[in-house]
Amino acid sequence: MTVMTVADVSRWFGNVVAVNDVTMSVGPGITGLLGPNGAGKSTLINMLAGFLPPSAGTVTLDGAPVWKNPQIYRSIGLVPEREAAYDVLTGHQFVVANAELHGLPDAGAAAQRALATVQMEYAQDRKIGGYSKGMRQRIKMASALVHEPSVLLLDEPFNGMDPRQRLHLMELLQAMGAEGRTVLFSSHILEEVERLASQIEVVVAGRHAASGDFREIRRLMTDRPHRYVISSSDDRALAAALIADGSTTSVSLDSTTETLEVDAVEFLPFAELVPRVARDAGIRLYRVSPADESLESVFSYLVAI
Ligand SMILES: Nc1ncnc2c1ncn2[C@@H]1O[C@H](COP(=O)(O)OP(=O)(O)OP(=O)(O)O)[C@@H](O)[C@H]1O
Repeated sequence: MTVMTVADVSRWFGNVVAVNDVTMSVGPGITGLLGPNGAGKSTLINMLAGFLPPSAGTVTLDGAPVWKNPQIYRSIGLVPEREAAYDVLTGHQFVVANAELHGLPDAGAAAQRALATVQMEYAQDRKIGGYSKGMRQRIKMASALVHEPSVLLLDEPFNGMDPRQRLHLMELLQAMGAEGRTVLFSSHILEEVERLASQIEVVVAGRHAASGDFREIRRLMTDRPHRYVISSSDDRALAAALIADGSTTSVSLDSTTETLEVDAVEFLPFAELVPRVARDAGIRLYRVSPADESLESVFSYLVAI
């Protein structure tokens, strides 16, 4: 099992504190590293990949420090955010060059395997300069996978991709996660994180703001109202009964959609309240669903802290 651990890590550039005392660990499966622009995601990923030393704290892979440890680099593949200027090389040459840098005994065969994994064989003899954004992403992925690392780190891999390319990359990452690799990708595109990641790490302004399943994170924030959409056989009567209880802060009736929007103080008491109130008043519930449990709203709550 491959676990990357960041312990009390800070990184500063002059006066700028990019990463501020972060502790987290990332294990097998897919983890989403979520945060707004400038939150410190790239800095964290570069430290995880061994490209950048922490100013304080340690980054380890299965207990071994990552910085200046070439042995460890064999276990890590990095797909950087920026486009490397290798436009004059063909995809095949680029992946072979990376295989050779890793000192693989049969660089050609390793490159071919990696190109097949990302389905880029058809374009491998074309120059990277003529590739689309999605193809560039895939060729970077092939070069990151050429030495079959157990850890794959991707910095904003979905940037600039069209929906078809996104879907393809998602499938690829899902396959990597299912194989038991440790996959960490950063994103500020929340939908991808929500769809892909089993585990989420949130960084805001260099600090580790939250960790875990996003619904759990949402529920932990009990000091903020949770909004639900409810429809029932008698919305007015239900609204009156709900607002009478202390666990509800506001109820509004939308007559066009025939639904109630209800703000609850805490998840658990509210989840218990709704069916009880409906049963007591003889009201049939048609729908009770969270209105704001998308990752986007979780994220905006966390950023507001
Ligand atoms: N080499 C550097 N020199 C100076 N400041 C830097 C350097 N690298 C990062 N920073 C600063 O550190 C902070 C975090 O940057 P980082 O690129 O890690 O964030 P990010 O979350 O990846 O953002 P984005 O999504 O925009 O890439 C920013 O304020 C950035 O300006």
